[in-house]
Amino acid sequence: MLTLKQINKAYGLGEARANVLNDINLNIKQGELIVILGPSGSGKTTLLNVIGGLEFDYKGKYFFKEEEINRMRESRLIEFRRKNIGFVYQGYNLLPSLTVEENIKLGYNLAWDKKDNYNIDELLELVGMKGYNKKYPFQLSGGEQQRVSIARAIAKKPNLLLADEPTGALDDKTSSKIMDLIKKLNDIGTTIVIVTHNNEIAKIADRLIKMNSGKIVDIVENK
Ligand SMILES: Nc1ncnc2c1ncn2[C@@H]1O[C@H](COP(=O)(O)OP(=O)(O)OP(=O)(O)O)[C@@H](O)[C@H]1O
Repeated sequence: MLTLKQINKAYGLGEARANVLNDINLNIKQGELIVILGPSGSGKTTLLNVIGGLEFDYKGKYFFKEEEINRMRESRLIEFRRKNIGFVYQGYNLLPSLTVEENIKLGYNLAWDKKDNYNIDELLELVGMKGYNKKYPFQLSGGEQQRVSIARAIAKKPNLLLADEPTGALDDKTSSKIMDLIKKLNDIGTTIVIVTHNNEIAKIADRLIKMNSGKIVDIVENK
């Protein structure tokens, strides 16, 4: 589905310039569940942002299906993201003044091709939040809010779901339920890349990408 070739990314100017990604080479296949592990500052989020089309100032080649993403200007990157990518973050990022249903509809409205969307009740059932349509985020636990944010991310059936520390703010029990949901989404065909510090999450991955100091230092296949 996607190929990264010799990706290099640096921040800062002059002597303060530091490499954040060093010669990253990676292939991700359709249907894979990939976990990126590594210490703080090792470049995990930056790599996820390259994959998600949020970065445009880097060296190297990035192919997603037939498209050469590294050559795209910002307007085309927006189109690429809308068409292909769903994002989930540690902080849920739900709008507090909107209901669960309205928050999820934002995911539909940002969709590129709206023909093949889930309907709202299907989605809520899929993420284990049936009947919560009219609730507001403040009425939900952290785990429930994360389910809603996952529903919003997958509403448009993205080709790729990216999650940055999706369980970072959750206790162990709630984290493991979110992991079950992510596993279920992968089982129905969603390609997923997760950045995390959580070793438990690593167990459900098809492949573990281990990073350190901006480099991929190991790739482990889980059989
Ligand atoms: N916009 C930016 N400007 C300057 N430096 C940045 C920027 N974004 C990230 N960095 C630096 O790049 C390095 C890698 O950051 P990144 O967020 O990718 O690491 P990470 O592995 O995701 O870390 P964490 O687990 O703490 O989130 C860090 O040293 C960080 O300070």
